[in-house]
Amino acid sequence: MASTEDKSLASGSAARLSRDHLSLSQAAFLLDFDGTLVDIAPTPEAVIVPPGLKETLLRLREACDGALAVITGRPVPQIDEFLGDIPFAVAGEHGIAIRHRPGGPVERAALPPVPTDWIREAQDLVASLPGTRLERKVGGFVLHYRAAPESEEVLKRAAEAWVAPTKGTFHVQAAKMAWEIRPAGIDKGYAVRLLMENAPFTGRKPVFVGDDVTDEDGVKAAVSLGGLGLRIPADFPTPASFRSWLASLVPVPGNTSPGGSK
Ligand SMILES: O=P(O)(O)OC[C@H]1O[C@H](O[C@H]2O[C@H](CO)[C@@H](O)[C@H](O)[C@H]2O)[C@H](O)[C@@H](O)[C@@H]1O
Repeated sequence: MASTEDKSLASGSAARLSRDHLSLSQAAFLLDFDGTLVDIAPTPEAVIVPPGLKETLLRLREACDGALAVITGRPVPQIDEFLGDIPFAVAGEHGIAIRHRPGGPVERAALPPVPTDWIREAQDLVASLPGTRLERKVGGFVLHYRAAPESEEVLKRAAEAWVAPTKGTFHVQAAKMAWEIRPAGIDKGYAVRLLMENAPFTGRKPVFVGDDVTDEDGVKAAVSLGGLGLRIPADFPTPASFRSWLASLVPVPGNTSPGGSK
């Protein structure tokens, strides 16, 4: 997968990336969740796992000897709620919390806690801005404005005012209709590299797929490890087209319909 041809595929359309290009027995899949495996929804809780996705992921995990991980900004337990034990590993909170194997412990990076006065102020702020909301995580928090786009700037200014005095210990991450405040130093590229050091991922070629700014670190890490970094919408126009591609990699035996999934 590190051939010249594959490097060109990493930046081009993924339509050509068929089973022939990807040797599943040598690949490890490291997949973003929101906006990649599932469509973006009005709120984090409203996300729907589409019919057939779990079955596709199960077949994929089997085809690559377990080397299937979800790398997400969400906390690990939320991925468990959506996908159960289908991913072999889950990296949550952009890599701050990683569970390397089913039933294993969630290992958390040692990072400074978010100051409690920021949380208090964030609660007051979202209470004063209808349509905005605060999402708490162990390692940080998110200010969502999908239902109140007019509040984008005021939320950004507040977030930047909190982190500025920390001189880089914390940073503000642009997300989809949201600002995320979290400690610096850990990103999805770190998660890709760490997961790839352990079985069943180690020795395989990482295939990372994501849709957001925070996924760029994962894309770069996968390419630097000799694998593929693919993006929505550059390589797949929509999460649905990405899901169809995944299904085409692991067709249901006997099913000849496009994508091969029932
Ligand atoms: O790394 P990801 O798996 O892509 O997660 C990124 C963030 O996703 C969630 O927020 C985003 O998706 C929501 C549901 O579609 C949407 O309503 C929201 O506007 C988006 O920002 C999640 O809430 C965050 O914790 C994740 O960091």
